[in-house]
Amino acid sequence: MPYHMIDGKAIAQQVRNELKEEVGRLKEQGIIPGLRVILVGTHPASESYVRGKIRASEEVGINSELIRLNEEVSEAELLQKVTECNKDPAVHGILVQLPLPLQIDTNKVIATISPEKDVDGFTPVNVGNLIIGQDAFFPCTPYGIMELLKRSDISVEGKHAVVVGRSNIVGKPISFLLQQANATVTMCHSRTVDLPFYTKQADILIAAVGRTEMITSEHVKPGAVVIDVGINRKEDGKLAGDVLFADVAPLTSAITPVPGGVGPMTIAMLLKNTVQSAIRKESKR
Ligand SMILES: Nc1nc2c(c(=O)[nH]1)N[C@@H](CN(C=O)c1ccc(C(=O)N[C@@H](CCC(=O)O)C(=O)O)cc1)CN2
Ligand SMILES: [Mg+2]
Repeated sequence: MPYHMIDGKAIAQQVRNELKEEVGRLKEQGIIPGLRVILVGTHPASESYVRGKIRASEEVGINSELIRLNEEVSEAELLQKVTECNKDPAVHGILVQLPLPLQIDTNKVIATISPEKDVDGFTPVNVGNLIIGQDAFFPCTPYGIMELLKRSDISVEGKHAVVVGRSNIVGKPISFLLQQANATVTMCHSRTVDLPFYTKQADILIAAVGRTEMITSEHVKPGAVVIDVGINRKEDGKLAGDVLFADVAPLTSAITPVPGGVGPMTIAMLLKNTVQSAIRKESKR
């Protein structure tokens, strides 16, 4: 059976096109969604993601601004910046690019972002609301995965989803989103004993461990849907996922590539959250 390659780049473009139209309508009502992206230091990957976020925001008509802080910035200075953005009425979305340097307590910074402007969906309030099924900003990568599945006509209801990886950004939140979509969810991680025993049961396998190409054909049930969240740089400089693509793809019914799968959706859903935040706030005016 030939497999379906899920084209995250194309689907992300679709989402951005829809958002561009929506932002156009908002502008007619005098509403301009505003995003502030805070980058600490000059980590090359973070630089590239942040550039992508600003470029994509501008493409859809969101007013975006990059706030750059020195690698040695103090925690207090960073918290001050976040607080300024919290207070600025032109700002509907705030994100602090991760990872942060060691002198800074990441959890403290995240908790300082106003939940109403937390378009990354990382604050304790949004994480809590996500878990109890209340209105929340969903973290962009898991939200993007759900959107990829939906727009690829892959139903989740009643399926066994196995998530490998328990990070706050991906593993934990995607497990709750899948449960809410009526999947049965199993969580695995780096300490799981006999990983293939679990992953071979997956109708939908989410690989989010951050280990280069560790998911091979021995981990996958024929016909499964495989979503690769890994972004790993190989020694030859090439990008690779957590899934050994050439080995696994022929077994699957559908699979996301790396690059061009989940990654582009992360940015598209950030824009969606920002537009949503503007709509929510301005409808309360
Ligand atoms: N504040 C945040 N920090 C981080 C997040 C996040 O959602 N919020 N996620 C990741 C990084 N990330 C966005 O910030 C991100 C990662 C990857 C991509 C992407 O488009 N990847 C491309 C390949 C890009 C490349 O060539 O390097 C792809 O997979 O096709 C976008 C955003 C950690 N930090
Ligand atoms: Mg992990």
